[in-house]
Amino acid sequence: MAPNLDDANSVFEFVVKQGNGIKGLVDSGLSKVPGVYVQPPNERIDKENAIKLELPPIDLSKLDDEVGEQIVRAAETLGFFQVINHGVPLHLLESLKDTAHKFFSLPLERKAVYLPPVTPSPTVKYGTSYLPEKEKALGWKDYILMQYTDDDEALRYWPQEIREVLLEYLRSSIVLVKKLVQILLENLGAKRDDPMIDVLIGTKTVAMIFYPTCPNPDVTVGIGRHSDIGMLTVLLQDDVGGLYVKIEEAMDYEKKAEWIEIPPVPGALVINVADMLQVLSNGKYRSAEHAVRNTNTNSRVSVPIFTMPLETAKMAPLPQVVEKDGIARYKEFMFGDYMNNIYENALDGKRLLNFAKIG
Ligand SMILES: O=C(O)CCC(=O)C(=O)O
Ligand SMILES: [Fe+2]
Repeated sequence: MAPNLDDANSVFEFVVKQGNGIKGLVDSGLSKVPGVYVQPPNERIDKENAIKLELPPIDLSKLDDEVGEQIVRAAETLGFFQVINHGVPLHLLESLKDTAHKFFSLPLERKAVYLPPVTPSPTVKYGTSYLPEKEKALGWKDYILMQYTDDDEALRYWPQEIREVLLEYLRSSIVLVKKLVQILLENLGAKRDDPMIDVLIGTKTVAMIFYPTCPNPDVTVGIGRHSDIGMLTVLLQDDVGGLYVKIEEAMDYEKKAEWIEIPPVPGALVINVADMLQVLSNGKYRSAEHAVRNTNTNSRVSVPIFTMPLETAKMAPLPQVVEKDGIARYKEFMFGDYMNNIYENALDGKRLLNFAKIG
C-alpha cells in the first residue's frame, strides 16, 4: 500500500522496512519531495556554487614516470581523478550499467530477500539511503552492496542477475587498484612489491547504486557529503552526472566555488583516495569529501568498488613519511576499530578522520 507522504513513519516503513526503496516511492507517483527527504540547507549541493573538473582523464595505456606523476599529483590535490585505458573492458562497463538498471527494476520480492534481517549472507545487503535509522534526512538512493570473500561464496549468495558481471568487474578492477596503490605508495618510499599492499587492499566491496529521478533535486541529496573509509575507490558512473567533490582551501584550487563536479567521461572510471591512504601518506594524499546530487530528468546508476585494509591491519602513517615530515599526523589504530566507529555515526563529512588525528 502506498504510504502517507506527510507521515515520516509511514514513509520509513514503506521505503526502509518493506524494502520498496526510494525507487518504489517514486514509482508509486510522487510530485513533491516528502519531508523526510528534505535536507537542511547546509547539507544541500548548490549547483550554482560548483565548477566542472577540467583535469583531463589520465591515460593508463603507458604507465611511465610521467603518468605516475600525474596520478600522484591528482591524489595530492583533489584526491579524485578519472582514468581511461584502465584495463576494465568497455563492454563490461556498459553491461554493468544495464544490469544495475535491470536489478532495481525487479519486483520488490526479488530485492527484499537481501534486506539485512533476511539476507542469506551477511556479505550481501540491499538497502536505501546510508544509515536510515541514524540520519536526520534520508538520502535519495537505493543500493545493493556485496563484500567479496571468494568466488564460491559470491556465486552462491549474490543475486543471480548481477553476480557474473560484478565478479568480472572486480577481477579487472583489482589489477587496476593494485597498480595505482603501488605507484602512490612507492612515491612515499615503500617498495613496489611490498606484501603489505595486499593487506591494505585485502577487503573488497562492490555496490550498485540507483538514484531515481527527483521532483526537486535542490533540496535532496543522493548521498550526503562523506569521505570513503578505505584505501582507494573505483567508480563507474553513467552519463547523467551528479558527483561533486567539496573544495577545501588546501586543494590548490582558487576558492571561487564550493564544489567541483566530476563530469561523466565515456569509458572512464573515477578513482578516489580514501581515508586510509590519507593516513598512510601522513595527510599528503587527500581523501576528499564528496556527495551526489539528484536530477529531475533521469535516474542515475553508479557501480563503486571500495578497497579497504583487512580489519586487523594496523594503520599509521608510513615511517618513511613521518621521518621526512618530522611529525606523525595520525595515531596508530586498527582498521576494524575505525570502521566500527564510523558505522555508529551517520554521515559526518571529514569529521570521521578526527578519530585518528593527532593535534
Ligand atoms: O554514486 C556516486 O557517484 C558516488 C557514490 C559514493 O560516493 C559512495 O557510495 O561512497
Ligand atoms: Fe563515496
